[in-house]
Amino acid sequence: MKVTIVGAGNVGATCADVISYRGIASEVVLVDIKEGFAEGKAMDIMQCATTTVFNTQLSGTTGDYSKTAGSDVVVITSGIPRKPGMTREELIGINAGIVKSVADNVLTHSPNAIIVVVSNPMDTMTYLTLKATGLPKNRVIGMGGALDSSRFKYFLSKALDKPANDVQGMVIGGHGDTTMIPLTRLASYNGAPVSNFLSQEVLDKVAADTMVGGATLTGLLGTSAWYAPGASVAYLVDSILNNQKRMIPCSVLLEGEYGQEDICMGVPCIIGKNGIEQIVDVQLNDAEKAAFAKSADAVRAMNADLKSVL
Ligand SMILES: NC(=O)c1ccc[n+]([C@@H]2O[C@H](COP(=O)([O-])OP(=O)(O)OC[C@H]3O[C@@H](n4cnc5c(N)ncnc54)[C@H](O)[C@@H]3O)[C@@H](O)[C@H]2O)c1
Ligand SMILES: O=C(O)C[C@H](O)C(=O)O
Repeated sequence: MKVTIVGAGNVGATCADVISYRGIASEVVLVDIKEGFAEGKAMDIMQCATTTVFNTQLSGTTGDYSKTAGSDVVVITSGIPRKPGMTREELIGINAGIVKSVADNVLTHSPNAIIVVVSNPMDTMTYLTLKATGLPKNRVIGMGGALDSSRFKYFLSKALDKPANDVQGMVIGGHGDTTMIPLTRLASYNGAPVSNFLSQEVLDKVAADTMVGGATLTGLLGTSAWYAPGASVAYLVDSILNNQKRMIPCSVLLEGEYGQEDICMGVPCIIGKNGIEQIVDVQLNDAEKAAFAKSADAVRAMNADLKSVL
């Protein structure tokens, strides 16, 4: 199985690294616009093959998309990240043009690929990719919910003082500081509701910390995060390539689901060899429905800025 990752920067290279050492794909091609950068990252990762022990073949190219031909999955991480104090939405002006041209290039050589969109503002970039390419909705998947959910479980595990892998939970809605919806009502510690162990005040703090999880890391690092983002993309790609049918919150075109039309937003999806195989209705309560509608209003307002690109 072949994966192309466009953008060999922090997230793209980390994703390539995780895909390789976990043996998720047999071949990974990194593409970047910066001369020699993708080639260098691919060589560096390949030189881990005998120490972390993997057989995935990695290569890099400066913009030669013919090398990506026949990819099963293409991950788009190309574009700029935010700096401290910025929102993801402020990246749209530069990233929209990059994402659109990259999507065109990859499809020319891999017409059957499933596209995973990572560049921010991710929900709007997913919508742009879907509209610009005309691909069916199952083949355009925005990655954000997997990452936000892993942060949610991290903060829950800290509050519970229990291992993160014993915690279940998900974040839906937009992938934005104010548009994410951590579903605390449905989160559990090995099946027992977390509200059995944590006060509402603590749960509210966990939700708030989750929503600004990316901004907090951007403040600490000076650029946005990459380890958990790269690993979250690899987790999603694994479910596609190995047909695992995991339920992962992903940004996908909604056509009436969750009360929304003509918008890409995070909802729980079954992810398998066909990409988005099913959208799962988790039966939101009235407050969660209201939060989802408000989140959709914000994402839709951002999508309106695509007029000049689409
Ligand atoms: N959806 C998510 O959960 C999530 C998580 C983390 C980061 N992101 C987003 O992912 C993007 C990348 O973040 P990063 O930290 O890896 O940034 P980065 O600057 O480290 O890497 C981006 C790379 O894209 C390359 N690039 C730019 N234009 C290109 C083009 N036309 N073709 C090929 N490559 C091109 C750059 O040269 C650079 O190497 C940002 O937009 C960031 O906001 C999203
Ligand atoms: O925070 C960012 O800008 C990058 C990414 O969306 C994240 O959540 O880490």
